[in-house]
Amino acid sequence: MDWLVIKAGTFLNSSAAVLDHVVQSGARFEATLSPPAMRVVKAVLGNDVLSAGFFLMIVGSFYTFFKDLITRYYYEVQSWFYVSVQVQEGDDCYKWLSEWVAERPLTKSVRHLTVKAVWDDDEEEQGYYRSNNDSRQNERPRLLFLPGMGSHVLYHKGFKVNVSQERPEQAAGADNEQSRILASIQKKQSLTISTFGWDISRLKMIVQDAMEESYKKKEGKTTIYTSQPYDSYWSNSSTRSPRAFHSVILAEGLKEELLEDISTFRNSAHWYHDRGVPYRRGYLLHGPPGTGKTSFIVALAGHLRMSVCIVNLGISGLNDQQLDQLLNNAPRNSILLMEDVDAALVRRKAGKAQSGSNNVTLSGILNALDGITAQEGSVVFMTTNHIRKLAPALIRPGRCDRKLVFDYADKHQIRGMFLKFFLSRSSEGQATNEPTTPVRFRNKKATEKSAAAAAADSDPKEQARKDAYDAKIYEIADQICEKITFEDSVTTAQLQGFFMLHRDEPETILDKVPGFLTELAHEREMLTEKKEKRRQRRTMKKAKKQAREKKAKEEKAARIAAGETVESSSDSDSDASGDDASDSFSDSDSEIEEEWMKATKTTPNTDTKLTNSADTKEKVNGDADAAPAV
Ligand SMILES: Nc1ncnc2c1ncn2[C@@H]1O[C@H](COP(=O)(O)OP(=O)(O)OP(=O)(O)O)[C@@H](O)[C@H]1O
Repeated sequence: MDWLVIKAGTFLNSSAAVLDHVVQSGARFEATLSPPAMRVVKAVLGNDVLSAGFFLMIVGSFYTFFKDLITRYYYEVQSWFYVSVQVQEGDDCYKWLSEWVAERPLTKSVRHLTVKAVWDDDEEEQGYYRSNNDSRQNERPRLLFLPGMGSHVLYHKGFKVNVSQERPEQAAGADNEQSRILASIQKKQSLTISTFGWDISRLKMIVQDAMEESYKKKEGKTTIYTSQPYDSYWSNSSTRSPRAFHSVILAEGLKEELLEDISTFRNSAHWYHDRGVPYRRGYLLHGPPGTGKTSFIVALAGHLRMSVCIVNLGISGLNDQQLDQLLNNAPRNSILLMEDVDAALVRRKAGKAQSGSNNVTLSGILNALDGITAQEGSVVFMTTNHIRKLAPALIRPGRCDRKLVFDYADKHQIRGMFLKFFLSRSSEGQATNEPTTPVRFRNKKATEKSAAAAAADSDPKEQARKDAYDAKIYEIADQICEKITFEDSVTTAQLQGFFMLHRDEPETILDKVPGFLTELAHEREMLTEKKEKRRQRRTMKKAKKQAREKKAKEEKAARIAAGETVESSSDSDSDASGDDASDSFSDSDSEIEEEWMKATKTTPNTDTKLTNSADTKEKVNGDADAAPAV
């Protein structure tokens, strides 16, 4: 009480002193004013409207002054009592902590939210189940509400945790490519977690818990990382059930040998270090679209319990620096997959990509590949449909240690694909009525159904029925292999489509084969026609250009002969350069082809062993770009 009285007394004393000071200052201020100035002040104070305005102005100034003061010192004062940890987007910790925040129940303090629709078990690859499963119509995503930008409070293990999410203002004037890229780097969000007191062990525990929770969720799953245009970090990730390794059907022995190769590599760190060889391994998978290149890599990652980081070099908004950062900052234990490597290089040849712009260049890709130093034991896969368009430098040993062709389906694959879709038991010996149904589709009904199937399986009668059915399926498989051959140039994806279409009627499938092959042949014919037209258009354009140049040269020569002064740059020159980009496709193709032929003659590690080389040959069909046997 005494303390309160003393404080009140002190407050009154100091207030009186301040007022006295103000009065004295007022008197001094009045004395300094000249008589006309004094008359203006008195006129203002004598006018109700003007003095009210004057008063509001003073109040406004005080308000702004104190607001600034409070905001400036609030965080400083708060920081005396709190400990905090800050993470930035792009770092693994950021992902763990944002997931951790999202999992905590929201408190009343959270008023601004962001919402995400989450499908709990993403299995894109198994789309064929999705389309035929009626119950999926009723499926809904889980709505995940997250605290939005700003500060929020949540509780963890009984103590209060402050969460603050911030995104810096984007740099103004981001009107060109460079500044847009710069702005995208600067606009990284940050997340700050703070707790009351000076004990940092709680913060450490939160980060540790967040990390453990994140790893636990990914256990037994395959995480696929991708990046957004203009981002130099792996901004997107999705976790899905691993694709069964046996569900990808490749040429005989190819899958097993590749698996062995990677496993040996992953166990050879010492061998590489002892010999001073960079510890990384590169693979190029090439062949027509739909032969299982991507599916194999995803299944392989699942099998080896690795993640996959996919970078599409063809997308706009990715330049050399970003590619370099992406490759160097790939999450540990992941396979780097560069899809369609030829796409970026065609652009380069067309003269559209320059270093520093929003496209990658060949030298950018080479530097990025050579510079992967952050991750020891990197496994890099490149895929392409057009190996002839790749520069030899890209696929030389050291950058690309194995080149494997994923060709049209051979006998082994046709049989394997058919059995995969129609056998009542998978090669693993499980019942396959709903064989590879991933966990996400195993809703209550499906689980009951598979339990019923398991019960039926133990019934001898049912067993005998299945045996008879499977024997029939093996028979049909042999006949299918007579009807569809490697020479028909059918991809495994096309076989998948065909078998799926008739999956309830395996016995009628043999009759449908001729129609299927005719349809494919027709499709190829149309493609060849289109390609031929394109080629003709290019030839015509080139001929026109050459004629124009010839004419211009002749005119120039005539003018010189007539004694006229001729300027060095002519219209036709600029015309020619204008056409260059479009023409360079045909020029560059043959140029690259030549380079490639040279390279295959001299490259010792060109991989012929693992390809179905007995079957592989150059095809005269619609896809003139189909990869040659390597
Ligand atoms: N060898 C295969 N075994 C099993 N499924 C396959 C195989 N090849 C293709 N498929 C199926 O076909 C579809 C497309 O395959 P995928 O994307 O892996 O082909 P790709 O060779 O990577 O094609 P692209 O060159 O166009 O990227 C997938 O649904 C996949 O399940």
